[in-house]
Amino acid sequence: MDAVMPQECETAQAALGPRCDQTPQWAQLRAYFERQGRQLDLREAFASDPQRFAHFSQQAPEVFADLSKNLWDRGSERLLLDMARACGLQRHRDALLTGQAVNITEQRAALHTLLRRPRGLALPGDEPWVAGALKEVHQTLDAMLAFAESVRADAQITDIVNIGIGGSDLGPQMAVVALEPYRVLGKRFHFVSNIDGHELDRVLRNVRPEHTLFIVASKTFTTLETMTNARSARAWFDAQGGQDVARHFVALTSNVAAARDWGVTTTFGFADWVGGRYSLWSSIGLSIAIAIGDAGFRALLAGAHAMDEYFRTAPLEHNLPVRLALLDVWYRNFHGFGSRCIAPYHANLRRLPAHLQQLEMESNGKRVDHHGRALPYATSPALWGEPGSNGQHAFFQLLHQGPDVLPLEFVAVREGMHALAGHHQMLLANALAQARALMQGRHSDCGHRHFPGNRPSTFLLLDALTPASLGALVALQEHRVFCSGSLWGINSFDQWGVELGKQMALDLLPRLQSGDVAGLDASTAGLLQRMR
Ligand SMILES: O=P(O)(O)OC[C@H]1O[C@H](O)[C@H](O)[C@@H](O)[C@@H]1O
Repeated sequence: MDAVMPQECETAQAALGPRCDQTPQWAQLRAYFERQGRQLDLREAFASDPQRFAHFSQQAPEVFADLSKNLWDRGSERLLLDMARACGLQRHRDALLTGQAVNITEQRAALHTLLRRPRGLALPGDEPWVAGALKEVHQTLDAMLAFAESVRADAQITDIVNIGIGGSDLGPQMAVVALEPYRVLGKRFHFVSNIDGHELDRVLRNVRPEHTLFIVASKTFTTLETMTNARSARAWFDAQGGQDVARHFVALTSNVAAARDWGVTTTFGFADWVGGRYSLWSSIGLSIAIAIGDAGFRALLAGAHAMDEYFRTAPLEHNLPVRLALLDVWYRNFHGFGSRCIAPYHANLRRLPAHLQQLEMESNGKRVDHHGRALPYATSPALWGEPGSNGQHAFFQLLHQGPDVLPLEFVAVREGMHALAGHHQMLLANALAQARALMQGRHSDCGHRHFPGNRPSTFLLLDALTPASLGALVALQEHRVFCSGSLWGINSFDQWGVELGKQMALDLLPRLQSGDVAGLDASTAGLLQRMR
């Protein structure tokens, strides 16, 4: 595919620097890794550098981060920083934040940070259209929050059903679950995403039309799963004698015309420069706004904005999203680690791994650079995880004693928000113990009792899980993903990889009825015949 590129594949290149492997630092990093990176021992590193924790830990808005238990040292960090500078990371960051068309395959900006920018705030270098777009953002936000407040005050509405998938589901769901203690009383929240009717059916069996608000959340308003679920919800509503569709169905979309055609009169829009996985800050966040109200939603945005400003202004060497991304590149391309485990030590963050999976893997699961050329190195790790302490009793065995090294990312919260004695301290002690045990290990002459140790982890610590700290935490992860994608020279803002399967599903659907297997491979044909 490298030799002759069809014209429609040509993408205008944003003002970017060289790809990471085209910088002089790439070869230096390779040599450094062979010389002293590969065999770095964390226990020795701490013993020989009393300042290691101070150097590799830092406070960012709302998030304290300890990166010291990772398999790197000041030398590798310095080279990685130099590489980032040589790649033009700062320029690319500024292009992102000021509305340049960084999503070059779709020729548009990725300006989710505008959704959390305070009214009227201009950044140096803003594209000319940005000031107008910010006005519209605030108009929609005000209208969406006023609507959310009216729903909160409406005692008749007891159930909110968000119908959406991918970014129109994961972010809102993660936040509504995370902010449970801040939620309005007397309302239940349901998230229906799967095309599998079992999911919608379970919800419909537990709600009444007159007490339910259905939110149809879809940027494109064409997604098969969402439109199918929305149609079924609407049919159920009518069949149950539901009255006043306008009051019980609302749409969140950038395709407002399609939503109107579908029959929804209340719609809240957002622009096409908001990617699905970055859309929880837009009207897609309506379920969050109903849950935590105007003040709560604005605090969520403010927390994210604080992280945006910090990302924009902090020097690279103290810039947490940048440092996390440097580590991600170091791990993926030099150590060769293929995955990252997310371990939120907070039950309310149980949907965080799912949200981060889409954020990281849909953004950076790419194999070509900005010119469509195949990359000679790996990109996004596979993300996975479960809340601690549950994970300890399931897969931590592999983390401690398996033959592979899998970096772990702890997310812990200093203050609990319940009155049950002792639990929160035990939870924190477990998080600390796991990070320490993974690093320290424990020698035994008896093979199965031996813990090799030297297993890396990052530790993120919030003071409390609030709308603001959640906003900052998620924005931190967004920027980290942007930075690693930037170094890898890929477009983190498209997702062409999800298209092929969608098209094939449309082809196979009628074949399941007709039994026509012409042109199919033998396996698909055989399975299809069994399914009929
Ligand atoms: O919001 P929608 O247009 O319905 O899209 C929902 C989701 O489906 C797509 O296939 C993409 O993979 C996701 O990035 C997107 O968030």
